[in-house]
Amino acid sequence: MTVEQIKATIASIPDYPKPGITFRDITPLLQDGDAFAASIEYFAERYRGSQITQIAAIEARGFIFGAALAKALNCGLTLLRKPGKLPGEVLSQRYQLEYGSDELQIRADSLDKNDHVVIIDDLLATGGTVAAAVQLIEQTQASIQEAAFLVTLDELPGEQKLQQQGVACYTLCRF
Ligand SMILES: O=P(O)(O)OC[C@H]1O[C@H](OP(=O)(O)OP(=O)(O)O)[C@H](O)[C@@H]1O
Ligand SMILES: Nc1ncnc2[nH]cnc12
Repeated sequence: MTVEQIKATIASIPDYPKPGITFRDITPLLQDGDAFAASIEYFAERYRGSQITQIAAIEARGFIFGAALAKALNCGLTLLRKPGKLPGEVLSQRYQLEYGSDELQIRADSLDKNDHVVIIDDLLATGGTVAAAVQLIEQTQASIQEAAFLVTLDELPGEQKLQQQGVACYTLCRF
């Protein structure tokens, strides 16, 4: 399956969840077994044979792709979660969203300087979410290989924001 065919399974919903926002809906992609499997295989091909120890996945939609990719690569899965979901000592980072603000947390002991991490999320918009993820992972001393997304919204500054943080970016589908 080509990237264009995968992209064609993503729906565009105008004015959701607020007027002026075009929501890129990945649920039809997930319901298409061939498209879901192919998207994971594109990510896996890119990282197979590299020194990655952990896939760091962002709640919630990032977990879907992160879990499947970690399984495909036989490496660990580190969860970046919304507040109040992780036990023990956590590191926290607040961030702005395209439509609101939120906070991400990581377990303080989940990564260390020996880890080589790929961050994964379903979608890059303003870059606020992944910027918070980068800040959290940097605090653990782990190294970040790159951040990977199923979708990047080209009209928003997510890629520039990642570039400013010195983190490379890989995207399957662009809108
Ligand atoms: O680049 P940004 O502007 O930060 O936006 C991208 C983030 O927004 C969405 O998550 P959302 O917070 O809606 O949560 P969900 O995955 O739990 O639906 C998406 O899954 C990304 O994580
Ligand atoms: N336009 C959008 N579509 C889907 N998910 C999003 N997360 C942030 N912006 C989004």
